[in-house]
Amino acid sequence: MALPQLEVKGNGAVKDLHGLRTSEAHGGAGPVLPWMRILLTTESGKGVPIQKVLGLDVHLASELQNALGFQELFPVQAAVWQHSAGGLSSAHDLCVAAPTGSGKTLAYALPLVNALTEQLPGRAGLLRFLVVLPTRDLAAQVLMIGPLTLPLQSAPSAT
Ligand SMILES: Nc1ncnc2c1ncn2[C@@H]1O[C@H](COP(=O)(O)OP(=O)(O)OP(=O)(O)O)[C@@H](O)[C@H]1O
Repeated sequence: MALPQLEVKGNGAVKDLHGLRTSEAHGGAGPVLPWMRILLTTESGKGVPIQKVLGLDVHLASELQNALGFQELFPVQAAVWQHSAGGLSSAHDLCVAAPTGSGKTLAYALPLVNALTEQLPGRAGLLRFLVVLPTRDLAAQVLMIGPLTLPLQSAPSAT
């Protein structure tokens, strides 16, 4: 199964091609800030099996399956993965809206950790990122990605 294909059109419009329903960034209430210029709104669709996720670090794939027990990326996770090229693209920022419990935490955290894995191979102790959240509950959710960072933290230093 391939990653869900999304087509980005014009100024903030994102069109669904494979089961991810989307909307126009300028169609709702409120202003669209510059960093929100691409809006993904996912409501349904099929997941992508972990082993089919292109560009996913093998250690992260293993931790997702063995430590977290996840067998696939949820649709919103697959969409963000594709739009961020697994965290390696700096082409644009993303503004993602998806239902409660749809997996937004991993959607942004997995590309982030994957990118750091690529950028800092074997350099233990240098894994650093900052996640800013508005509530304590949301902050607690981010702790779920802890196992994903363990291989990086314990990796031997390149000297
Ligand atoms: N790929 C996955 N496979 C299986 N379970 C997953 C996957 N991704 C996330 N989950 C689980 O789904 C639940 C919801 O995930 P998460 O809290 O990230 O959703 P959310 O969209 O951020 O929710 P909220 O809107 O409440 O912040 C969590 O229990 C999480 O462990």
